[in-house]
Amino acid sequence: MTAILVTGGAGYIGSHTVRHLMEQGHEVVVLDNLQTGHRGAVLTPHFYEGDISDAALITEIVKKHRITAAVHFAALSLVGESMKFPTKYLEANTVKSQLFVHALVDNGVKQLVFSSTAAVYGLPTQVPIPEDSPTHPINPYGLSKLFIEQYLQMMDTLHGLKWVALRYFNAAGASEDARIGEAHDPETHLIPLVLQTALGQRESLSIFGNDYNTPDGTCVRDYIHVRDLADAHARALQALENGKPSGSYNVGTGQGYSVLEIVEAARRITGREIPTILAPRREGDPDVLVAQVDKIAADLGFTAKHSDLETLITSAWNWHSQLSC
Ligand SMILES: NC(=O)c1ccc[n+]([C@@H]2O[C@H](COP(=O)([O-])OP(=O)(O)OC[C@H]3O[C@@H](n4cnc5c(N)ncnc54)[C@H](O)[C@@H]3O)[C@@H](O)[C@H]2O)c1
Ligand SMILES: O=c1ccn([C@@H]2O[C@H](COP(=O)(O)OP(=O)(O)O[C@H]3O[C@H](CO)[C@H](O)[C@H](O)[C@H]3O)[C@@H](O)[C@H]2O)c(=O)[nH]1
Repeated sequence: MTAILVTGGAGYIGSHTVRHLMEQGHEVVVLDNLQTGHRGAVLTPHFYEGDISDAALITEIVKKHRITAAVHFAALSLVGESMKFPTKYLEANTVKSQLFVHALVDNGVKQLVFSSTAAVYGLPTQVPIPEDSPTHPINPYGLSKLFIEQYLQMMDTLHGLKWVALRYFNAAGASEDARIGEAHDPETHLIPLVLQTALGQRESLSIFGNDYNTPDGTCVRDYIHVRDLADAHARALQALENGKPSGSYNVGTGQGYSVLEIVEAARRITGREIPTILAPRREGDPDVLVAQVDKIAADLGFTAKHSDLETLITSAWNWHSQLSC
């Protein structure tokens, strides 16, 4: 039996994707160094604790499990931290990913799905953002991912590596059974912070700026459920298996919500007070990031099915409230 290698499978999006691929009947092997991931979130028995830059370990895993394709989530992904420590991000995400891709190609693995990000676009010139928009990242995190997208294209030319880069917009939500959810420490993402405030674990939620060029002045984002993200990865793997060409795709819903709309929806769904305070703008936040989603619908048959605000916030709330029991 052949298997799929998932790096970062102990992390938030990775663990949901591992579960989905296993439900589809794939054998899944996880490689994760647990620097931000959780051993308990790894739902396959095939787990290796190690680093993506360890070529000897990749060779061992590929041979032992007859790996034919990989999904590469492992990365550092805090935009703010990347502004302070750019070298750390380029080393962790770009240099190490490059070593990982080489180890795959050296061992004959020619199909790869890569976690990219809406941060590759920087300040968008057009919203909803199509994939052929200019890519001018405004933070080292976005740059570290864009380098790898370009490197993958080079590896296609040189070695016939077929790849799909999925440019996620804002990942959110938890599994339907509340088994796995977003467990980052420190947490910086809006929806978990809103829900921790609803639970009384934080005194208030800071709203980073209300003078953006949006209807209510707060930033607008395109929130996509992790279950939908998992589906997008499975479709990307299938497309590669079917011989589709390499390329980059947005993964979003095409619908944006402001920070205030998220807070209001969370108040309604949780029935809790969620105190907010106005705080200064956070460096590097564009006004609006919303995906154009036609390309992924046409090529991969993907549309988001679980990303309406109700499902998204309810699933995250069920997971967060269970943790606090
Ligand atoms: N969360 C979002 O909204 C979002 C948006 C766009 C893109 N992304 C990208 O999606 C991917 C997953 O994000 P996430 O939110 O699940 O992050 P996460 O931190 O929960 O998961 C990342 C996982 O990778 C592991 N890891 C990191 N460096 C490693 C290394 N060198 N070797 C082995 N394992 C390593 C971590 O231990 C962790 O389990 C990342 O590449 C991130 O940049 C996330
Ligand atoms: O306490 C908070 C936290 C966030 N926000 C606001 O909420 C919005 C969403 O912020 P998140 O931190 O949840 O998400 P980002 O849009 O900053 O980041 C996401 O999208 C980026 C692409 O632009 C990267 O891919 C990144 O990894 C991914 O988490 C932003 O306008 C932010 O300013 C607040 O007002 N208060």
